Amino acid sequence: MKCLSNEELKRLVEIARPTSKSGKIVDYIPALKNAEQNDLSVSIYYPDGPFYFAGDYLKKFTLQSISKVITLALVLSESGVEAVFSRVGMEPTGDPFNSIVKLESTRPSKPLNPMINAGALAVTNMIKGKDHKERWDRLIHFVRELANDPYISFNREVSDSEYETAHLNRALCYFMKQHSIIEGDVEYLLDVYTKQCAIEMNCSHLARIGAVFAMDGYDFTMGRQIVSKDIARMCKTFMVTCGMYNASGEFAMKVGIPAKSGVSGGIMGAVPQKCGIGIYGPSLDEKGNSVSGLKLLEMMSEKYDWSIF
Ligand SMILES: NC(=O)CC[C@H](N)C(=O)O
Repeated sequence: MKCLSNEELKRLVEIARPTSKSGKIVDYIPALKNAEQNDLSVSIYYPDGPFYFAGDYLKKFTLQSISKVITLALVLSESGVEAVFSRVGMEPTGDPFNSIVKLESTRPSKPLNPMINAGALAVTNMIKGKDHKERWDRLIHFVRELANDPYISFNREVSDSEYETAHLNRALCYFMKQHSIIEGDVEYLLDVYTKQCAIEMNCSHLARIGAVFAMDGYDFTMGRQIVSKDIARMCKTFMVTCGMYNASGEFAMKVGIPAKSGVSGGIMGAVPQKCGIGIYGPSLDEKGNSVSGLKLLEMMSEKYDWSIF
């Protein structure tokens, strides 16, 4: 925990904040367009210590792709490793997160990994439940457990906005349905997926969830194992190899921690056996990662010696 204090964190946030000028707010999901370009907040949670925070750390944002790690943990717990990896691969990709190209060229046809949209849609399709409502209930219940907050919910405006415009995700789904990677009604799947992406929380919630993964699935606050050690390990591995999309290699070099980003500008970090990190900075680089969030993580990782490599 060396040198870590709220004052220090605040200083790092103010150094990183100006970098947000070089990025762009996501606009393909209309409801996300109005985010504040210069927002930057962070929360760090050490299970055996206090929360550290800087910036407007209680401001809520939607998880977007960060939710993919959570759904993966749930589905691995419910259905087991074999069932999941018979439909989704384990390899990183150099293509953008919403790319369709590898779906056709990979043989047998299956999404490369669960952190790209195709893979995440296939994983969401595997959540257990008699219908899409029950699947959603299971997922949000699991998120509430991880965040230790029974009031976590989703932002209806954001989920509706994505649902109405998710033509590319629809195309991915129909392609996968043709190839028997997914089953059932595509519209119901998109209903659950867009709600999952619109789950709303603040940096401290996200830091808490990151800490559960960092501590091998164990929730220190409540004294219980939420995710098995093995599943927490698999999730962290995907976060390292695919968590920052096709910038995961550079991120491993510069920061070196398991992390997952989303196009809302959120980043969840899990520093093994140390802490969980939640960041929000909505200005994105061309690969869809928070510009100022990346800068902040780079500085923190160096200062606090977080790289796992
Ligand atoms: N990279 C992301 O955060 C993408 C999530 C977004 N909801 C989508 O499916 O396009």
